[in-house]
Amino acid sequence: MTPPSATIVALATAPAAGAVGILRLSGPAALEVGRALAPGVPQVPTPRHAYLATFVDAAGGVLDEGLFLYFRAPQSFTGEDVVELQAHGSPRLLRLLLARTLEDARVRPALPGEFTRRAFLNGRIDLTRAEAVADLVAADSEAAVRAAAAGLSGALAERIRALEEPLRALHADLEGVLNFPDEAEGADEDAGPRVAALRSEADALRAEVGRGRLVRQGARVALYGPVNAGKSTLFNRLVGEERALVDAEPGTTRDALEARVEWDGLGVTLYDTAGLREAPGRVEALGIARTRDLLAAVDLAVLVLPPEASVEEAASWMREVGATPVLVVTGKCDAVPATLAGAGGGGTGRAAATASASPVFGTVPATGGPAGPGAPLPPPRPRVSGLTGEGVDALRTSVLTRLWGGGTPSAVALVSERHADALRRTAEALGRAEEASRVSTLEVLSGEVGLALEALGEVSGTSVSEALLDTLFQRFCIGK
Ligand SMILES: Nc1nc2c(c(=O)[nH]1)N(C=O)[C@@H](CNc1ccc(C(=O)N[C@@H](CCC(=O)O)C(=O)O)cc1)CN2
Ligand SMILES: Nc1nc2c(ncn2[C@@H]2O[C@H](COP(=O)(O)OP(=O)(O)OP(=O)(O)O)[C@@H](O)[C@H]2O)c(=O)[nH]1
Ligand SMILES: [Mg+2]
Repeated sequence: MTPPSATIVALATAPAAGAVGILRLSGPAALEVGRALAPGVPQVPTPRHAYLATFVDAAGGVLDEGLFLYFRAPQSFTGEDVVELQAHGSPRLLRLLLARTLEDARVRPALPGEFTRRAFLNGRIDLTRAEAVADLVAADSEAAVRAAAAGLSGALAERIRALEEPLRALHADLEGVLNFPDEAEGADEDAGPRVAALRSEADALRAEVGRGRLVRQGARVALYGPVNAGKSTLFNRLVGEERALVDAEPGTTRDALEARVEWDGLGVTLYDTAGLREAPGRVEALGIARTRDLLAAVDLAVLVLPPEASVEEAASWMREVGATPVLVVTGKCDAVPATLAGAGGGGTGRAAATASASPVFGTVPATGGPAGPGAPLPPPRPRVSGLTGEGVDALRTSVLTRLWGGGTPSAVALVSERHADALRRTAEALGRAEEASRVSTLEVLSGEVGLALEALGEVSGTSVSEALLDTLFQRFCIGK
């Protein structure tokens, strides 16, 4: 017998003045304790009915008029009896109501995430959906909201289940053959291909962690390039405000500036950086060092070049960023006639034969032209002008395509680092199982499949430790 769980209480709304503030109780004493504060409510209230009630202090003095809601176990968010007092949103009033519930020895304050943890422990939601609750609360872009909402309705849970069930069936088959070799004969025959298929599915799911991170945290995109190329002007144009200082003096931007924008629902943190050049002044050099650190950390670097920059210069600037992907654009395109400035904006472009030896105005044609065989041409460089706004929408689209590829950000499965780690261990165990199916015994094969199942259970929550749950729910807020 497990002891009856404590009844927990917390404010379900932010501790700030607002139209409505909610005090939520969950556990066996919820109804009794809730009714002590709202004595007008019937002894056996109709579940899910909103009662207009008077909330009172211990002496019967009126504290507020509000709504009383009762959810009868197990038909509640937590699976336990739940009572909500929906009061006026006065933080002081809500503290009075909270203190009153805590006078009952059966009630204690809820830990962070404890309501959701109970929902999980009582089998109302699996672990991926519990985590989606936290993702939704933390979401700060439309894509993050939509992806978390999909997770809440079980999108990731479904994909995990589609992996976990066949894996469990395979494990059962293998154990069957091991334990009852006569009855289960042949059940292990296609174990190799079954393992391989499951492994590639685990790998596919794991590969979504990058997209999950982009949606959850937003993408980081930095503008960089030589001094005076027009980065700050373009930054201001992209952000839609005069955020960065602009001046004809090269070396104007010293500290990196950042601004948060939302493009097609995806959160993007945009950085303007100090222009790079040889022999800068002392303070400027500090700015340049920061630019380099930042460039190594972002998801995409947009290299803004002056119209006269050559292919060689572009290539050398591209080497500045290490492994970060680079999108190259030609800035200040309004200052150069389009015919001269190449094909990027749909212009005609110049013959490529001369392009590699002399400055390239904008781009070289991607196809055709008299370039020698085997000389790969760089793709056309999009042309933009921060001053006039020309090419800026197209740049936004290119940035999103480079970050995202196809598909919609809101449809992504929010695979977290934690999920990816468990999926990696799943795939590794399956890799060893595949090997074992060829060269080893059935015991070893089945053992590895069992390990894969266990690692996967950390995602769905079918095999999790208390310690893991502690870490997971700590990131929730109190009252969630
Ligand atoms: N006032 C209020 N609003 C809220 C919550 C809450 O607890 N209180 N929620 C809390 O986070 C979310 C709603 N989540 C909920 C999820 C399940 C159930 C529930 O009663 N489930 C039952 C019955 C299902 C049904 O009738 O279809 C169940 O699962 O058995 C209630 C709220 C968001 N809005
Ligand atoms: N014609 C034209 N001039 C521009 C454009 N963008 C910037 N400029 C001018 O070029 C000069 C430098 O612009 P900034 O935006 O400060 O350039 P930056 O790359 O941020 O320069 P640093 O911060 O010094 O590296 C200013 O005089 C701008 O007015 C553009 O699109 N077209
Ligand atoms: Mg600048």
